[in-house]
Amino acid sequence: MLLFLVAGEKTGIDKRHFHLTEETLVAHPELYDQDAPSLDSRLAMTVDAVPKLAQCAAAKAIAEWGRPASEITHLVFSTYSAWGAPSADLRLATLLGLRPTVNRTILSLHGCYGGGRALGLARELAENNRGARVLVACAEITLVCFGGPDGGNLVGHAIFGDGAGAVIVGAGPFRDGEQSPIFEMVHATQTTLPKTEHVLGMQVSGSGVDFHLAIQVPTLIGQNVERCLLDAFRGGDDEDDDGGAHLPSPLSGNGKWNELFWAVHPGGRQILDNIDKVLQLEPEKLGASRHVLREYGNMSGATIVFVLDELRRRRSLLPEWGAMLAFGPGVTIETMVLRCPR
Ligand SMILES: CC(C)(COP(=O)(O)OP(=O)(O)OC[C@H]1O[C@@H](n2cnc3c(N)ncnc32)[C@H](O)[C@@H]1OP(=O)(O)O)[C@@H](O)C(=O)NCCC(=O)NCCSC(=O)CC(=O)O
Repeated sequence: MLLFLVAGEKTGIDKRHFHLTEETLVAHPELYDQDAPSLDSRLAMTVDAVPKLAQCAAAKAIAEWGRPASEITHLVFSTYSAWGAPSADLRLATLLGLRPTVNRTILSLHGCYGGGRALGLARELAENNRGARVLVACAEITLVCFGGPDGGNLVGHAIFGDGAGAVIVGAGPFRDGEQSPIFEMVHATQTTLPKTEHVLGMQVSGSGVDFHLAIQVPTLIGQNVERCLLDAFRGGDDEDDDGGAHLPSPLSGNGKWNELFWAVHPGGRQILDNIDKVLQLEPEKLGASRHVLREYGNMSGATIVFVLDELRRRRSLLPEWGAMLAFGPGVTIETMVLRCPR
């Protein structure tokens, strides 16, 4: 791994990690020549590297969970960086020694909301399959979209980084040796903002994946986030699927969102600033998101797992209830009501 340092006062990013090395660039000049076909060589590298990166994160999650990998019943793998069939989820299952009957699902090209959707899907699987233990893995390697400075997308190149995160999701009854639950996923919603398909996107071409980030992204997210949160908190209440716990009634205005803890995908510094502003959050409320952005950049779908992990470290300071937000192409907003069990 190459550790790449950038000055980050305005981006809010101090460092990012990349699989791409100087040696790879010397060996593959097509990676920075936008007129040269390069998709084959990009995929030849990521198809191998993405499952291996995910394996590192998943092996760590399984060790902390405390049960053998053979007890994983489902695998949900999210990535935009590796495509082929059989897909990267099979390679990951093989690397981890998961049993041949594990139920695998891959979420491909969901971009930055992939981690949020993978967690939501895992929750649905765990609640509907008694005894299920779902491994969620998210891994991204920007090598598929790397380009030279003449290729445009300078904002994307300034904020994206590589990384992988993994989580084990289950519903009771809990087993001997199993780590006690860290966060409860109480209710989740997915909202697509109408007529915003053009705003965020990834176009696959012979020269790799071209990220398109329109300048309106931070404004659109700021304008819609509170409505998504209100829907998610109301929905959780209506369906009474909170296992007997009572959701706080929908909160809004006058700084009331400060009663929650926050796991927000740090898509960019401006996005966090806009969320802070519209929800009138106290400065430290998005501290975990800003910390992850500073230390790793935007790792697309994997980032939200890092934010949850950072909140886990701050757990003793968290209030009982929280909210998770992730955004991506669509424009899609994943919202989840979280609870930190006492
Ligand atoms: C990149 C930034 C950190 C830069 O912040 P700064 O404070 O330095 O500057 P700024 O916002 O005033 O912008 C500086 C100059 O860049 C221009 N500029 C900003 N964003 C632009 C964009 N997306 N496309 C083209 N130009 C852009 C501005 O107009 C301005 O131009 P001029 O100087 O001419 O006035 C911030 O703009 C930011 O956080 N943007 C959000 C990035 C984003 O879209 N993230 C989502 C990633 S996608 C994701 O997370 C989901 C997914 O991929 O699925």
